[in-house]
Amino acid sequence: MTTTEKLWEIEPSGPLRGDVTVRGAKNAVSKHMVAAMLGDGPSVIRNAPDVGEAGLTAAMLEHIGMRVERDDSEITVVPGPVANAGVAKAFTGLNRIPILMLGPLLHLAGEAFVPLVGGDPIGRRPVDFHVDALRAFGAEVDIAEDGIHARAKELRGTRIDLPYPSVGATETVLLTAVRAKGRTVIRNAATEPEIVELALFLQRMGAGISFSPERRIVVEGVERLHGAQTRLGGDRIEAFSYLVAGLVTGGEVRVHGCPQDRLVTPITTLARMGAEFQITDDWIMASAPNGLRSAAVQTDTHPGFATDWQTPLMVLFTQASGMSVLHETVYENRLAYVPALQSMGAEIEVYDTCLGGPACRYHDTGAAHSAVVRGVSKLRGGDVTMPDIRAGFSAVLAGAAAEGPSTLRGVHHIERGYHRPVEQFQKLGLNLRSREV
Ligand SMILES: CC(=O)N[C@H]1[C@@H](OP(=O)(O)OP(=O)(O)OC[C@H]2O[C@@H](n3ccc(=O)[nH]c3=O)[C@H](O)[C@@H]2O)O[C@H](CO)[C@@H](O)[C@@H]1O
Ligand SMILES: C=C(OP(=O)(O)O)C(=O)O
Repeated sequence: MTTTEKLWEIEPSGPLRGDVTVRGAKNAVSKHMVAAMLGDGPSVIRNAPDVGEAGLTAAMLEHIGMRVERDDSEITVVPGPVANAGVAKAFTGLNRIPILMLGPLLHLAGEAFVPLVGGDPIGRRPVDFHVDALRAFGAEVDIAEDGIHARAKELRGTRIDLPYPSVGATETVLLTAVRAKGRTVIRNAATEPEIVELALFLQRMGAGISFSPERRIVVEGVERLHGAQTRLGGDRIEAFSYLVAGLVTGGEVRVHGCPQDRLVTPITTLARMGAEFQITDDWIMASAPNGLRSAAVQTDTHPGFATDWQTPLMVLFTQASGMSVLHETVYENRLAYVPALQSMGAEIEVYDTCLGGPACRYHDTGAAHSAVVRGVSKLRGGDVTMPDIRAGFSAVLAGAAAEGPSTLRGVHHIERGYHRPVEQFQKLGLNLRSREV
C-alpha cells in the first residue's frame, strides 16, 4: 500500500500585503456543535470555518445519532435519539473534543464513553479537572486504558473550584450544569472570548447562566433546552497571526472579521514593538514602516497574552531589533518547535526558568518554557516538520520571511484549525504550493 504525504512548498515572495477575512474559531465551532446536542430541535451555527476539526466533530456526532449538515459557512445540527452513547474508538487521540461530550451524553443517555483525547503535544494536558467536575455532579467515572466510562442516573448542580482557569474544564462544567438539577457555581472559571461565546449560545438555547465578578459563573439548571441559531465571532488567533504575517515580511495585512475587543492585548504588544495600526469597525491593519523593536511577553489566561499568539510572536521577535523574552505559562512544552526555527537561522535560546515575569506553575519543573530571542536574524528556508497547529503556522511565517525555499511537512496540523490557509496566504502574495508526494 502506498501512502501519500501532503507538503507545502514556499518560495518567499517579498512583503505580504492585502486583505484576509477570518471566520469563527476552530476553538469555538466544535464546542457549539457539542452544545447543540442538548437542544430538542435543530441548531444553526453560522460563519463556521472550513477546518478539519469541524469535520471530525461532525463525524463524532453522527456516530452518536445526530444529523449534521454542512454548507460552506453554515453547520446545522439536528439532534436525534442516541444510537451510541459514546465517541467511537476510531477517534482516539485525534483531538480534545470528546471529553466535552461526557456531560451532554450523560444527560441524553445516562451513560457515556469517550476514548483517550489527543490534541497537540504541547504539554501533559491532563483531564483531571473535567473528571473531578463530573464526579462532583454525581457521575460515576472510570478511567480505563482505552478511555473514560461514565454513568449517572441524575446530574445535580454543585460547586466547582477549578485549580486553574482551564478553558476546557469550564466548558465541561457549563455543558453539564445547564441541564443538571439545581444550581452550579464555578469558581476560578475561564473567561476567554470563546467561553463567553459558548455561554451566550447556551443562553439562547434556554440555559440560565450568569457571570459574576472574579471568575465566578452561576448556572441554574433547566429541564430542557431548545435549538438556537448563532453567528460565530472571528477567530482572534488567526486574526493576530495574519497581522504578524504582514509585519514579519515587511508588508501590511488588513484583517476583516475579528472585532478589536478580541485583540486588545496583542494589538498593544505589537504597538509597543513599533507596529502602527489602523483600526475600523470592519478591519484591522498593521504595518511597521520604521522597523520593530524587542519586547518581553508572558502568555497568560484571558485577558492576558494568549498562549496561541505565542508562536507567531516568536517568529516576529527574530525580525525585531534587540533581545526579546518570551515566558510561556499555560503549556510546559509549547516551545518544542524552537529547534525548527533555529535550523532556519533564528537565534533563540530556551531556558527552564521563568524569564520576563513572576514564577509560574512550571518554575522548578525543568520544563523549557522561557525563550530569549536575538533579532534581527537572517532566516533561511528549511525543511521543517510541523509538530502542532500553532507551531505549524509559525513555520509558514518563518518560510515567508526567509531567504530561499522551504518545505513544510505535517500540513494536517494547520488544516485542522485554520480556515483555507493556502488560499489565504496566496491572496496575500505568498508563493505557497500544496503538493502530494
Ligand atoms: C487558559 C488557556 O490559555 N487556555 C488555552 C488552552 O485551552 P484548553 O482548553 O486546550 O486548555 P485548558 O485551558 O484546559 O488548559 C489550561 C491549563 O490547565 C491544565 N489542565 C487543564 C484541564 C485539566 O483537567 N487539568 C489541567 O491540569 C492544562 O494542562 C493547562 O496547563 O489551549 C487552547 C488551545 O491552545 C487555547 O485556545 C486556550 O486559550
Ligand atoms: C493546541 C490547540 O488545539 P487543541 O487544544 O485542539 O490541541 C490550539 O488550538 O492551539
